[in-house]
Amino acid sequence: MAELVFFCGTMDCGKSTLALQMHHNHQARGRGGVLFTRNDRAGEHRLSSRLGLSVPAHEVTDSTDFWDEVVARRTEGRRVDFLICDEAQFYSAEQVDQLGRVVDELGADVFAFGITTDFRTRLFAGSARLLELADRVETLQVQALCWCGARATHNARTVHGVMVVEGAQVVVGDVDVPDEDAVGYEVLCRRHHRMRTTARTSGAAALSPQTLDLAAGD
Ligand SMILES: Nc1ncnc2c1ncn2[C@@H]1O[C@H](COP(=O)(O)OP(=O)(O)O)[C@@H](O)[C@H]1O
Ligand SMILES: Cc1cn([C@H]2C[C@H](O)[C@@H](COP(=O)(O)O)O2)c(=O)[nH]c1=O
Repeated sequence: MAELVFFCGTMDCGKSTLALQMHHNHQARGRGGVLFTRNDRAGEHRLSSRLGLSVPAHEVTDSTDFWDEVVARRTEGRRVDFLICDEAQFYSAEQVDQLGRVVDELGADVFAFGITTDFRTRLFAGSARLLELADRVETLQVQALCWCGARATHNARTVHGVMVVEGAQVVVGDVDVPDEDAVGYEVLCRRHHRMRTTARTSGAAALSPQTLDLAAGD
């Protein structure tokens, strides 16, 4: 039975690596797959992993219709047994509905990969719909870590290492950016996301708010 599976986690936890591995493993067993992504850091029509692999992929745009994509290929006699859908947080809710229909009515597996929440801890539209519709939601096992060593659960946007909470929801970017690159991202545990404490600002904050919290009995 075909499945819609959503593999999720913070930025930098290995989602694109897993997407490429799954594509490789299924293709190696003779299954036909199609790679889709949207706004990959490596540029349009690429699906890239920080482990170094970058492959051609179909770029999802506002006008992409996944039902039409699969039907068109099958009409030409090409196998479509599964879809790999990276950066799925950027897909529209309607496109995720199409993915569900591809699974149910065309019998193709859909393996979607993405972050659930943005830099303000709000769900992306594509991720929200995937959480609502997926047969399975898998949280990646390789844990990204906050600077404090705790499991990172949230994505922070930074400007010169300082967390910001205003701005457009979509700004393509990376973690561990050099300081001269103003906008970057950092994964944090919830506590440090709430306190807006990044690696850069942690030294300054360590002595004051936490000490005050304890004294207040919070
Ligand atoms: N130099 C490296 N050596 C080993 N592993 C690395 C290295 N650089 C990145 N990684 C691994 O790659 C992961 C990021 O993979 P990637 O697929 O790009 O993440 P995502 O798609 O979730 O943002 C990191 O969590 C880390 O485990
Ligand atoms: C938190 C957050 C992230 N983004 C962007 C930044 C990256 O280009 C991607 C995530 O890619 P990854 O492979 O999971 O590292 O999403 C964004 O546009 N808005 C945000 O709030």
